[in-house]
Amino acid sequence: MISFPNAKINLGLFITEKRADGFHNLQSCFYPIGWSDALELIPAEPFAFSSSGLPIPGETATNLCVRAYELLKKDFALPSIQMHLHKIVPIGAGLGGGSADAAFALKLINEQFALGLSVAQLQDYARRLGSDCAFFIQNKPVYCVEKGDVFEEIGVDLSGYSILLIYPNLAISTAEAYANIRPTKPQRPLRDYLQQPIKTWRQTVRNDFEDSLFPNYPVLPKIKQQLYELGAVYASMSGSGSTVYGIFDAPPVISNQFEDYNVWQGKL
Ligand SMILES: C[C@@](CO)(OP(=O)(O)O)[C@H](O)COP(=O)(O)OP(=O)(O)OC[C@H]1O[C@@H](n2ccc(N)nc2=O)[C@H](O)[C@@H]1O
Ligand SMILES: Nc1ncnc2c1ncn2[C@@H]1O[C@H](COP(=O)(O)OP(=O)(O)O)[C@@H](O)[C@H]1O
Repeated sequence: MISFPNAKINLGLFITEKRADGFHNLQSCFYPIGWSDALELIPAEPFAFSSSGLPIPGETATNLCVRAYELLKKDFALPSIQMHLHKIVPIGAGLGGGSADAAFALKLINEQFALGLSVAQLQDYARRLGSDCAFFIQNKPVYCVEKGDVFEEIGVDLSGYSILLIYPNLAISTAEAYANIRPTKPQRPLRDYLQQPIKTWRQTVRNDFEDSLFPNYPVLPKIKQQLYELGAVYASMSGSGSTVYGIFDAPPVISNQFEDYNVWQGKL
């Protein structure tokens, strides 16, 4: 059985307060995009996990696909499996690629072995693997609050727009990004701004990680400016970085300005 774990972008990201458990409360909108890995699972012995494509840091046992299998194995008598991940989505990029792999592994195992887990149950398992992991169970645009793992409906529909993502080959760890943040209560909830036309977002829909990361990584504001120069209706860093994306009315024509970077272009 094969599936294609896709990345997400954050439309806005307000970090509103530090919680008693050390994590942060946030407001954001997660939006799925087409940049994807490929994950294959077959029932086979002995257990094995392999990967190709982009190198993934860490031991096999720490890979989120393996952790997803181990998590379900605690509760179900699962047969042995072999998994292969072809990694395409950049790592430490603010695109949730690792979380997507974990969520899709949970869904594949649920299907392959007919475990009968509901969406809510799969989301509960996913939350234990990462704050943004539960989003990828349903994989549709949502407004998220608290640790980024509590979802509300939001009628944001960007279908028809084009997107250009630039990953400047710079991995920023999520923990590093949060360590430098000063949480602020917004004047109005992010939801209010996202419900206005996209052309207003440039003034209102901010990613709070930009303030803390842009001064240390000048390549990031430079790319954002280049995206606006190319005609983006809205441009932003995604999540805790370092990918910067632009949303366009029509696919932009790019020459060689991003040739040193990992670039993905597609439809929303
Ligand atoms: C910033 C966001 C926003 O979309 O996405 P990414 O940039 O990773 O895609 C998420 O909050 C990332 O979620 P995720 O990548 O799952 O983070 P986790 O593995 O749960 O946590 C990594 C570390 O980030 C910090 N952390 C994470 C989430 C949160 N709400 N508050 C935090 O302070 C904690 O220090 C934690 O130890
Ligand atoms: N299957 C996987 N793909 C990517 N990263 C993984 C995976 N499994 C574990 N990781 C770990 O997760 C971290 C990056 O997570 P990722 O979701 O790519 O970044 P981000 O949270 O910035 O979107 C890295 O520390 C990496 O070692």
